[in-house]
Amino acid sequence: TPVAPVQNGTCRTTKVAVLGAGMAGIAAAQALHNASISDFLIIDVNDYIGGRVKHTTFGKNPATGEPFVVELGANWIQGLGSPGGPENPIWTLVKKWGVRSEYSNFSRIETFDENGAADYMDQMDVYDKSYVTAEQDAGRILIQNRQDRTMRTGLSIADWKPKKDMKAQAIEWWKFDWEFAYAPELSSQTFTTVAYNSTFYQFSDENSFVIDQRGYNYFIESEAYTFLQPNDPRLLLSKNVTSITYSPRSVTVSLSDGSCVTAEYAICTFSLGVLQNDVVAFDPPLPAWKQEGIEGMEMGTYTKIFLQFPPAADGSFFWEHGPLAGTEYFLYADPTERGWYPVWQSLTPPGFIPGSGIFFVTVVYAQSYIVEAQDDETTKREVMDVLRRMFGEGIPEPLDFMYPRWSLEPWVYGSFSNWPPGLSLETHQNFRANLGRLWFAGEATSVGYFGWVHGAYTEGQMAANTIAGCLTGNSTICRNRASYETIRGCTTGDRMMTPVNGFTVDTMQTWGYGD
Ligand SMILES: Cc1cc2nc3c(=O)[nH]c(=O)nc-3n(C[C@H](O)[C@H](O)[C@H](O)COP(=O)(O)OP(=O)(O)OC[C@H]3O[C@@H](n4cnc5c(N)ncnc54)[C@H](O)[C@@H]3O)c2cc1C
Repeated sequence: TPVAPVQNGTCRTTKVAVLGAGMAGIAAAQALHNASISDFLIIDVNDYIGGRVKHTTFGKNPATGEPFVVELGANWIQGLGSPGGPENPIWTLVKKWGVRSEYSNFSRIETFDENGAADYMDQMDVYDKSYVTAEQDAGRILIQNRQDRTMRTGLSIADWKPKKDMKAQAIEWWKFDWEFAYAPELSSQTFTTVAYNSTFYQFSDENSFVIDQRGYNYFIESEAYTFLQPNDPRLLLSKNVTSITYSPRSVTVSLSDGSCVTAEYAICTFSLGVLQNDVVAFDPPLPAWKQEGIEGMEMGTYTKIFLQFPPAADGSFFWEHGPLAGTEYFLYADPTERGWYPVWQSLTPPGFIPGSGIFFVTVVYAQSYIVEAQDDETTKREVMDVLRRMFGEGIPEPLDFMYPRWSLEPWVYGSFSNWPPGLSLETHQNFRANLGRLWFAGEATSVGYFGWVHGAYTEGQMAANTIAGCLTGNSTICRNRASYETIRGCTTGDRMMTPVNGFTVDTMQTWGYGD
């Protein structure tokens, strides 16, 4: 259903405009529906429900001639739940809709270097031991309101010092970068620990990998259609939001097709990448404290590069031979570059998609920016070179090759957020805070679950529940979120910038160069 064009200054009106039909947007709309608010519109530039929970077709099933479905974005349900304990709400929904997934067994891993198989698994235990110390320290830092530091500092203090040992670096990448899409030196010790604990200790340390050929977003779509009708006029797909005008009384959203929507409230679930890249114009311009919040959090990139290989004469694939049979993960330590095509994943073990011949490798951060900027052929040459180092010259050429460009997609500009060192809770709250009737939700606004689908889900729900409280006149629920005009650090001028602390020069002096 087309949105009415702006005529004589009038826009289509609704009570709540839900901006984005990803996990946060659908969870928000459902919460409104559950609060008996049916007057809402969900607007998304893409033509499907699910946002970053996105799949595509790849390769060809030799048995049927049909392509396989692989997940470009979110793939795991992370931290499932334990009997009697809280359950990850995404796990609950995935089970409800029968989305097929398989438990990831991270101990089915083999390690490699540039000369082939190389056992450096002993480093895993060393890392794990130090990580326990670092996470306990993180708790102390948080509780005692001490200064945050990088996870690198935390790990070093806990005696994990991989330095020039590329095998230890590979282990660290597998343990840390692969989860957060950033290296330890670019991550907050306290808040990455908060996220890790909230997910893997609160729910469980298990992860289930979605292989459903209907796609991971099947559960989001199915959940959406429990409160939407087929062809529901409240779902506006393929609609690009270009500007948002907000005030204490209403929010007006302009779309690129010239139409507009005026709402009593709006929930913006656009990714941190979208907000940081000024894809949407805000009127009035965002206040300084809000910008600090948006720019304070980091948007990471995580790129899965898919290959499909032909089987050998006996039907097996080259990564299944001999002792490698049943291996799920293959870790590569490059001799010179940390994070160079490090984690390889097989989709052929029992329970996944046996016979598919699909093997994929993940890169993050700087390597993601490089591969996403370069052409397929260059990347294919590089990954094949690594595979030959790992498995020998005799391996076949892939039948198919494909990867997405998350960092370049204007509807997301990245993959998921990460908490950098030194970002205080207050600065993050500024990102999360509402601006009058305009609210913000999505994975990146979550303190406990940033980066994950369950973070998007809980944030969407929370924002909508508050707005529902406002619309139904519940003053206990209807509360503005906290924001902070001035963010305070730990170093206070009067107390600490003294000669005894090494401040022999007044760094506030301008020596005549300015005010
Ligand atoms: C490669 C990758 C791997 C991941 N792996 C996992 C994983 O294994 N497990 C896990 O839990 N999480 C994972 N995640 C993270 C997870 O996908 C996200 O946390 C979650 O899906 C975010 O949901 P959201 O609703 O906050 O944002 P989105 O899904 O980004 O939803 C926002 C919506 O807003 C729309 N939009 C943006 N700009 C505009 C505009 N101008 N006009 C109109 N619409 C607009 C977008 O199209 C999008 O649909 C992964 C993500 C990626 C990319």
